[in-house]
Amino acid sequence: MNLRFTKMHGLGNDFMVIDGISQSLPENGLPFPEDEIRRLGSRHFGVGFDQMLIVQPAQGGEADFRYRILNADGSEVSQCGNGARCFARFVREQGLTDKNEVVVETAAGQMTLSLTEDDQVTVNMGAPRWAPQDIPMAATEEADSYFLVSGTQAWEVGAVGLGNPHCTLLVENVDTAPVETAGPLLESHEQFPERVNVGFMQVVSRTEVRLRVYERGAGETLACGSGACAAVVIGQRRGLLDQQVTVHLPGGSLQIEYAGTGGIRMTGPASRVYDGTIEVDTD
Ligand SMILES: N[C@H](CCC[C@H](N)C(=O)O)C(=O)O
Repeated sequence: MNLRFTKMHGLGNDFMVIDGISQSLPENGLPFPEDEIRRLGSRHFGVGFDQMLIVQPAQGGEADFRYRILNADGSEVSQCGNGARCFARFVREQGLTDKNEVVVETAAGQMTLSLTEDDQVTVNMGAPRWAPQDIPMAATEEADSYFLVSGTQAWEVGAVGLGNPHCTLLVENVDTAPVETAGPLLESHEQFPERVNVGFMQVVSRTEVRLRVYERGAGETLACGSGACAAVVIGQRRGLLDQQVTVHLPGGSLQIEYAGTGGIRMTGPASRVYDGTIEVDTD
């Protein structure tokens, strides 16, 4: 089939956004076979993306849309913060809604996305989930930090669920953090039954951090919205950060706000790059 898509990014975390409302997608569970998703995600053989985002009609309740998220390795996940900002801009600009505030449902629950005047988007990412079974993580009880051992190495991490699993390490300097080595080791660590997104956080002050993220199913990305939220609440839990924190990622900065109750609020840009069409294999 010939598929229309829009390439977008949130601070360089890039997405292939597909309108599954105005164009009919195969209904075989996933819109395309996993190997076709991986081809489309390839920066040499396809469109190239960190995640594919699919806009679908809501399945009931007060949500306006359903939001499906597929990593570049073809795995389907339930949360994507930078993607949510792009989603909000996409449905508005596609004319799929005339609202500036939309509710989207994912497999992990609902989120509220708000387009602001200064062309930014604020996402209520929901409350952090600390219980191991909600991360998910194979720990016996909730803790401020966990020691993960792999071979002769051990890392102290915070871990939290945001609809997707995150662990965050504190480092002196993100520029020299062992992202390429510890990232893949921790991403597939046995303590995380569904794998995990791995953040490397340098605390600059109580209101400012630097962060790099090795994402589950995508590798290191230029930005990770849910990873920024995870790093802030893990830093707050350690007593290191205030309620409002600027998170500096390689692709740019996000504003994260969490007052200890309710949802974590993330604000940042959403950019449209180009519209395209591509022939896809749906068998
Ligand atoms: N880039 C996304 C995170 C994608 C998470 C995905 N890698 C996973 O497996 O959970 C974000 O901005 O939140």
